[in-house]
Amino acid sequence: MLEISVRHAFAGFTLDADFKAPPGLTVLFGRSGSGKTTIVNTVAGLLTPDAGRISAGELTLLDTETGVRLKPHHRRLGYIFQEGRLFPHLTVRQNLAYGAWFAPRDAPREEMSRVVGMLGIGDLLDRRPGALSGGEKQRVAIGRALLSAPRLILADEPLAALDEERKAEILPYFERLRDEVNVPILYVSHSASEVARLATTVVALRDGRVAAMGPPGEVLGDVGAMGARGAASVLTARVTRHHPDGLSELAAVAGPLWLPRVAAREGATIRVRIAAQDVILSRARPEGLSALNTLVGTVAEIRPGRGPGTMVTLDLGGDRLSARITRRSADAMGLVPGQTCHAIIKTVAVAPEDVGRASQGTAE
Ligand SMILES: Nc1ncnc2c1ncn2[C@@H]1O[C@H](COP(=O)(O)OP(=O)(O)OP(=O)(O)O)[C@@H](O)[C@H]1O
Repeated sequence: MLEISVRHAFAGFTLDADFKAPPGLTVLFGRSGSGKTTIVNTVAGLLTPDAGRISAGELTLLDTETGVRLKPHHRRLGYIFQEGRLFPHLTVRQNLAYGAWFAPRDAPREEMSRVVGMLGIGDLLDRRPGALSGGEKQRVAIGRALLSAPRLILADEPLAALDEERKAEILPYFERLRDEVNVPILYVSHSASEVARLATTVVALRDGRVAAMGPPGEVLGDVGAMGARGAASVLTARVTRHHPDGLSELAAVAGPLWLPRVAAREGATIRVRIAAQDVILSRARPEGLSALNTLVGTVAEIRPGRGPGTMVTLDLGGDRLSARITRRSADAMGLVPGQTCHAIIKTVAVAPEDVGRASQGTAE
């Protein structure tokens, strides 16, 4: 468990954040200037906050009250930055070995061959970074961080410099890191899709404070933390079949779900992020619609916004799905909690980056 409690004032900005990150991948999520990097810098030991305490498991990294302030290189952290920051004059193999070189002898170590296999970089070992794509560089950077036997991995916007295609290439490796390696990860991002796909826990920051914290399904659905436009739901579903017309059929708790072909094998459990503004509601079972997905549930909550919109959350047999509709529609439909209601989701509204593998423990 990573426990962070820090207070720090810059001219015009105050950070005042407390949170506990359970094992897995914790995303620090927020707009530019919300304080994400400042928190990461305090964990890394690059910034000593005015006051605070940071501990990773049994070890106290910082405690301003008792004067504990572990030096950055004694913290045993693995870093993954926006740009890979590999050594250009070393081969991939040497870059990886550099990570392992600094690992303390008595620290639990990952096998080089296992890491190379997990990241699919076996064919790249003799190349230098100049001969790698952006995505390949990032895979090597993940490997180097992992081989340094870190107590904690810090990933600061590791996908921000990549185009959509490269992002899609790297995301599955972070999923594997989350599920197959027993090292907690603190991951900075301002992308809701990355949160939905990767996070075990989300800490949403706003103006230097924790606006919401919890599993991604809860935090992404929190209008206060996300804003009405950004609110979304995360459904868990199993891939039942890939169809020849380019669609994948999934089984969600509430029924079948059709998506553009997802990159997961049949039988795999995945997470799907569905933006609240892509969901339409109907009290009667709709017929003759072009949308393929109609899920039935009961109205759990109706939260009018300050403007013309209302957030309606349905309970779909345990999963929660939010729809952002107008207050006028909600009134015209006579929606009240407990009522049966149908949710319609356009298949093509779900983009590939919104679909990811479910972490172990949330499967089934
Ligand atoms: N050394 C510094 N001196 C003064 N102000 C600073 C310093 N470092 C950061 N700040 C201010 O603190 C606030 C938070 O910055 P921080 O970099 O933590 O945000 P962020 O959420 O990581 O943003 P981004 O996504 O753009 O990296 C900003 O208003 C920034 O200008």
